[in-house]
Amino acid sequence: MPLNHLIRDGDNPDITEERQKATFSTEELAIEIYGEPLAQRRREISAEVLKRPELLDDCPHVFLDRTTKVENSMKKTVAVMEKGSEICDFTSREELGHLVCEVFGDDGFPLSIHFVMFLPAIQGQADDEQAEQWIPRAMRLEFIGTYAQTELGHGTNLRALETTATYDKRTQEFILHTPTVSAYKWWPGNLGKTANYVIANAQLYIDGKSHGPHNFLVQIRDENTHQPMPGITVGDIGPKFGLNTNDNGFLRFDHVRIPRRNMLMRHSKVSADGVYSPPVHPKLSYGAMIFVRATMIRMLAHVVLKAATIAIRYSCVRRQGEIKTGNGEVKILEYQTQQHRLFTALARGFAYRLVGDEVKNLYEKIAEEVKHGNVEQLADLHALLSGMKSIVSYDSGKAIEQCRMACGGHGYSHASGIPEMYAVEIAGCTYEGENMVMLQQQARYLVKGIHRLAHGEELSTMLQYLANTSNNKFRIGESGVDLENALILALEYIARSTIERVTARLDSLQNKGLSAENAWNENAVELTRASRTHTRLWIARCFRDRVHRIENHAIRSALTDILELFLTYEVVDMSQYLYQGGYANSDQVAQVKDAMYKLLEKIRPNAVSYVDAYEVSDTELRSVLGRRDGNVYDNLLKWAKSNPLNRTEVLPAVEKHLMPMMLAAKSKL
Ligand SMILES: CCCCC/C=C\C/C=C\C/C=C\C/C=C\C/C=C\CCCCC(=O)SCCNC(=O)CCNC(=O)[C@H](O)C(C)(C)COP(=O)(O)OP(=O)(O)OC[C@H]1O[C@@H](n2cnc3c(N)ncnc32)[C@H](O)[C@@H]1OP(=O)(O)O
Ligand SMILES: Cc1cc2nc3c(=O)[nH]c(=O)nc-3n(C[C@H](O)[C@H](O)[C@H](O)COP(=O)(O)OP(=O)(O)OC[C@H]3O[C@@H](n4cnc5c(N)ncnc54)[C@H](O)[C@@H]3O)c2cc1C
Repeated sequence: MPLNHLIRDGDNPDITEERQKATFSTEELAIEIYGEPLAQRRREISAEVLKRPELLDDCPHVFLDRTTKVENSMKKTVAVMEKGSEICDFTSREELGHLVCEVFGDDGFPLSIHFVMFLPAIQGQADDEQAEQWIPRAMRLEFIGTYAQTELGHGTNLRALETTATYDKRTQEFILHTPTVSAYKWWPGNLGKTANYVIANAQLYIDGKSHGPHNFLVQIRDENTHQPMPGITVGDIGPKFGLNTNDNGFLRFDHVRIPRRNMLMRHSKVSADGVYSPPVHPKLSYGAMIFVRATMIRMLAHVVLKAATIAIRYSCVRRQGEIKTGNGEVKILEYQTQQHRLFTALARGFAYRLVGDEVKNLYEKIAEEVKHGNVEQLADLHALLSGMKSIVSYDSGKAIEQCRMACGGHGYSHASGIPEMYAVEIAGCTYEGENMVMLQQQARYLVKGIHRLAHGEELSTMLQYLANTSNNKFRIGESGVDLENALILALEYIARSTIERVTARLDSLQNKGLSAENAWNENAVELTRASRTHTRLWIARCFRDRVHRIENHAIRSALTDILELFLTYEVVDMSQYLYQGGYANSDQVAQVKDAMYKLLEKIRPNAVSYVDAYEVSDTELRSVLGRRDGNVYDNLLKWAKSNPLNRTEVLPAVEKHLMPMMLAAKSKL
């Protein structure tokens, strides 16, 4: 029997029974996911956090108003900064990231954009002298920064941003100005009440000539009093769908002067006498966005795996209905519909998490090259990340919502933890580039790929499958072709045929005289579909390669089941494309579905162990339904009783309003 280190006394017997059925060691799978030292360090950090009340919530934060949420997160930030280095290695992003998740959960915290965008923007875009001046102070948290790019009137179309930075040669300063209401900066995280510095994206003007958007470091609040600096208007934009612990803000500059050296000058430069030197690539000032797009894949996958943890554990302690009359109520996870909802969410979560590691590594490699002036792979990276952020944010959102619904009524309660997870995760469809826009960024690259192929030019590795025209018939069930290969080839066909079809349509419309822009807009929906199919293929191949590299036999076998479920689900989801061009027939698609249903059965005994192995502590999960011990009902009752509305038997508002009304109604009798 494999070691399952999560079996403990006092747990709900229904969940203990699940853990006893595991065919692999959860500890070994955790090591495969996180790596040997980190898996252990995560557990140690979680245990340390539990010992320190100053890092824990006094009550579920969903019971609190926004002001209290923000205050609590600020208080805990100070505790983390004071004592955090005793708990984790502050130089390790992974350890620090885990500590942040434990202490703050998903809903935001005062330093999120400081660490996720402000610092990376300086690291990537400041020249060496500027980096030396700003990074150590920012790391010591002498000040808190954010990234102020989006405006009230424009978020997507960066070329239309209205904030100006006009160079004044006489004083060697830039003058930051917000010329209209629509030019107010709007949305930057932690801008509302926390940050005292921003990286502001503004149109650079020298001698009346515009040079496009550039990044400038601007102090917006006094370092001692925290009062807005002269010429600055700043505040919080108000409650949102989620992320309400984060003070997203607005900002206006009224002719604010900053020194020339506050423009980030690694790539573009302005000399003292006002001579502009352009960057080696026009989009290098977008570097912080590229960083977040690369990083957010794992963040989003993490949320899916948390939601799957909750819903799968709960589905093993919730009994409702009978499959065979008279045999007693079953765990709801026995229903095939439940397995289909939850195991496919689990498979997407694992796929995105492991592929997210690969994306991060690729990003780091290319970012290093870019830092040294080599921008050869930037277009490939931009296209890949544009597709990845879109597919992963959207499909993760769907998976999380399925997890929530799979918990029935209790999934709708904040006690499940899933509504907040959904609200936070789904923001990823919007931030860092609205999905429809980003899918079209990638589509440009795909269309170019087809044109290059037609001209006999070389294709990047990512696009080489476009040349494989001999892959024109579904080979599922053929001897010598295993399921995985047949499915990957099917995904290649889906992507290739979709991209070819939309490119042919674009070309034909243009040949008939339509402008390139109008032809594009007439095909925009199909272009986003092409982009989707290409990205899903890329994820599938990357996930397959990752699983094939696993050396531990039991773990490779466990993740192969997840991989195959992922592949069958993706193919079934896009099966309509297989019929186009006669690649597959309905019997073959039925074979894929059968394989998928068999995989659900195969995965069922290990379901709890897969999510246990992902090792999210109860502190981080913040979910009554997803508790590791499975003791849900008693704790749901406790949770409801602790709700502030229950502090008094008779609510003062009832006394004040409803009672007089009812008494008056009675007195009229
Ligand atoms: C206590 C201790 C703490 C420790 C902390 C440690 C860890 C932290 C852990 C956890 C964090 C916890 C919580 C955080 C939680 C949630 C929040 C997280 C993050 C939220 C941040 C959100 C921030 C933002 O949203 S910032 C704003 C983002 N804005 C956008 O993305 C705008 C989108 N628009 C664009 O990108 C562009 O305008 C565009 C749509 C791409 C068009 O650009 P344009 O200039 O018009 O270019 P055009 O279309 O003409 O294309 C020309 C050409 O350029 C190519 N191109 C475009 N962009 C790029 C690029 N970036 N790189 C390279 N090339 C690019 C394009 O493809 C074209 O090429 P070609 O001509 O076709 O060849
Ligand atoms: C939670 C959250 C945190 C954020 N944090 C920050 C931050 O820290 N700093 C910051 O600067 N910004 C931040 N933002 C702003 C965010 O980056 C923008 O909201 C995002 O880039 C989308 O831009 P938009 O709001 O202008 O949407 P719009 O562009 O107005 O989109 C509205 C609709 O128009 C469509 N559309 C727009 N242009 C096109 C096009 N060319 N082709 C086809 N369709 C199009 C979109 O697809 C969408 O359906 C944040 C936003 C959120 C929600």
